[in-house]
Amino acid sequence: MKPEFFDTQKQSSHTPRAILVGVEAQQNSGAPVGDSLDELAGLAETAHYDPVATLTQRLTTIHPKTYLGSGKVEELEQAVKHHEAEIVIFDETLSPAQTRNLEKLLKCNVVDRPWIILEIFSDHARTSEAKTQVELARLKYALPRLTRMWGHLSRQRGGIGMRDVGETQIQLDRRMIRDQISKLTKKLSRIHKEKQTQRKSRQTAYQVALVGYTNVGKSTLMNCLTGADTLVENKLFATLDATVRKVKKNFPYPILLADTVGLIDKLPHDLVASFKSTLDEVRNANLLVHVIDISHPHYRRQMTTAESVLNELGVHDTPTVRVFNKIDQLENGNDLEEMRRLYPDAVFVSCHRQTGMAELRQAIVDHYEARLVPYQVELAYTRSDLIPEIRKHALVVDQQYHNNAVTLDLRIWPHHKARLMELLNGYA
Ligand SMILES: Nc1nc2c(ncn2[C@@H]2O[C@H](COP(=O)(O)OP(=O)(O)OP(=O)(O)O)[C@@H](O)[C@H]2O)c(=O)[nH]1
Ligand SMILES: [Mg+2]
Repeated sequence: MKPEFFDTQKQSSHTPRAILVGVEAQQNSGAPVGDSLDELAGLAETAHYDPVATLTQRLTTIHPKTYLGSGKVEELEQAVKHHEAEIVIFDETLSPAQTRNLEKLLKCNVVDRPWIILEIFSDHARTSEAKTQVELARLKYALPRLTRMWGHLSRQRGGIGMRDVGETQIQLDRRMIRDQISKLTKKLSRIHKEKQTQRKSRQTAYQVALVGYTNVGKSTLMNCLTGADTLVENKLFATLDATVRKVKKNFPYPILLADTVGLIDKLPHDLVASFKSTLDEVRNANLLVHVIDISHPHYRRQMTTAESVLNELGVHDTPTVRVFNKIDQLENGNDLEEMRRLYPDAVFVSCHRQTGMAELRQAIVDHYEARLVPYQVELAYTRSDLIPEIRKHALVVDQQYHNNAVTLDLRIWPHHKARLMELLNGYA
């Protein structure tokens, strides 16, 4: 028997009416609650809910049992009735106990932002790795919340509302979920081993990772730079897998370019961690290209959120190029000039109009060349025919002929030294 929890695709075309709840905590240093709720509404729609109302509360302390104060819970209950809502979506992470208590009081399903993100991930996962990762994250999230999940997920079979599930049944399901977690964990570690082997073979190349908030245009930029056909969609979390491509065209040296999963505010840490492959691409990158959507009203916050997630990943030492995309959306030419003044090191592009691409390629090449190390090679004069071959592996900054030899002053990518030595020995 397979519990319906594993049924990740929603089978009903029904779009449940949802009430969104945001909290403005005093110590909240993040987004103003209104902005965050706008984003939550976008997430809810992407996850196929219909946000019909929002409710906010200013809170100095969080109520341990119900998150909100009792007056606000009553107000919420009225709103649920009034709007005939089937689900309440909190912008903050709720504990399993808070969720359970709120469901009892509100008599409808209660979920939080991480769950909505998980639903979207689950809808968008395509590869076996992404599917396994999302499923694992969903199961881990659901385990302590099993009673609710049963009710909540019953809508996936077309039914809505709470369902009475006996304690014994829950015990059984818990065990099944635990078994499934351990099965998926093993499967994932096999996939990761294969990936690791692939990654090792790429280690000598210069690796560039495209990173940034969701929907800023990372995949579009990947396509612009590589001529490839990665999925681009105007939706949140279109990309869940790291795609890596070797790019030679228009670059003096081949580079490896990786597209990665988008980042978002209040993304639960363990969810980030579950996207191991995509994050490995970020961790192993020699250069990060941080893409920002200049046309988004909250681009600054999106930029700082992405930077803080990257910091948490421990990649703050990796050189980074900031790329402001979608400049075609700026109505006023002065705005662009102002931005250039504010961010003199950034590159401004429009993937749609293909502007700024040469500048971006140059920025990538400049970063690469800045990391080359000096290296000297001496060749017999008769072997100067090797110089064009050497140029494929290194930058020749000077060549001096003397007696019967030629000395080349090179700048070389450290990993390429061994390959160059092999080449020269092969001709020795
Ligand atoms: N106006 C405009 N829209 C753009 C530009 N580049 C990308 N877009 C649009 O932005 C939306 C998101 O693009 P994606 O490339 O899927 O964004 P992403 O960063 O890969 O998104 P996720 O994979 O969801 O994190 C799509 O509708 C693109 O057509 C641009 O230069 N100008
Ligand atoms: Mg993408």
